[in-house]
Amino acid sequence: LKETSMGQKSGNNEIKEKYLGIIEGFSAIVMERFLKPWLRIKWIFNLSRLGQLSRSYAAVADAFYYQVIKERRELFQQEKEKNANQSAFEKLPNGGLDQDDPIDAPRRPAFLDTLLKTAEENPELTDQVIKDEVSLFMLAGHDTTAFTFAAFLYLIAKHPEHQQLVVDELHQVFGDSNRPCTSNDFAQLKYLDCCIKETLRMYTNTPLMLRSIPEDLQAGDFTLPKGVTVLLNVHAAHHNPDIYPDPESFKPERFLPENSIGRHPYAFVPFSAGPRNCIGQKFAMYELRVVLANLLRWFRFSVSDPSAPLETPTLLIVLKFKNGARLIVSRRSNIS
Ligand code: HEM
Repeated sequence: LKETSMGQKSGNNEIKEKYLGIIEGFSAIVMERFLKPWLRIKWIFNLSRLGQLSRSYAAVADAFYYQVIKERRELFQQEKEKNANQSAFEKLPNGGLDQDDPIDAPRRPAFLDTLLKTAEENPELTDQVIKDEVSLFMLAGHDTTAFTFAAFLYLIAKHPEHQQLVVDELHQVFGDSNRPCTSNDFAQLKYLDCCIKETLRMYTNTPLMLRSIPEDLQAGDFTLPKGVTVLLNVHAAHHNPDIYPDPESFKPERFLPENSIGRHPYAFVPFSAGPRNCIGQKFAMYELRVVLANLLRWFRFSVSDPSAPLETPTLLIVLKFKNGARLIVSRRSNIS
């Protein structure tokens, strides 16, 4: 939570710690309800200990979100008064990005600023609606990306030969230059992209998705009746040996264009597909490419025992390494 896509730096560590603990607690409650069907009956859940806990978590989390909104609105107002002649929207500090941010994209207002600005003219966009959007984005955007970073670095540390291929590619693009990675470099970072995709395939961090069926649906020999909820096992699709031979092995070259010919577009859906797919997909891929390119240019990642079996993450709505991924990080003297 260093800085959120809300543009707001949340400085109070104590609140942050508490908030992070709550998110973990909430996720555990959702998983428990998932496994214990009787807890899905609202009144039973509300009377249960978990229901009580869930309400107290919600109160603390909401207080955190409202604080983020309040601080940003105050800044928004201050800027507006300062720049009375210009649009406050354009004048917000770097649109929520740091001055030294290497990203070359045009400065855009942070998401929260867009909501606050819209709310000025649309009273139906109440603080509660804004709070719900803020919470959705913070929840959907943080653990998913954080886990993918950890999983990528872990896999690349376990497979030094692939790490070297990424580093060779980075060397070709950047040479000995210090300049930061930007989106203009993406087209040339093909192997890095393959490794990110292979990470998302192996450690699909949203492995299960739910969909309700609004009308009878024919699926092969089965008719799924209207009104049921289906569970989509994306993890299984990403580990189907007919599509991905030797699925438990890290083989980024599967995603080279020449090896992807004929693969069904829905055979790889880490961000889901269709109208409710991940709204942050482009942002997440952007973030992953820039940060990982910069990390691998300067640091080498390894594990103490490369032959140890792969870590199995736990499912807390999204995947997590229970005890983190333990890596050895050393500085590269130069890129070679
Ligand atoms: C590696 C990173 C990410 C992965 C793998 C990922 C994956 C997903 C998936 C699979 C869904 C659909 C869930 C479903 O259909 O039930 C989803 C939804 C969503 N994601 Fe992401 N996500 C990532 C990063 C982000 C980021 C960075 C943001 C925001 C900045 C974000 C915002 C959202 C939102 C708001 C939704 C809900 C969209 C809706 O319901 O219409 N995600 N994400």
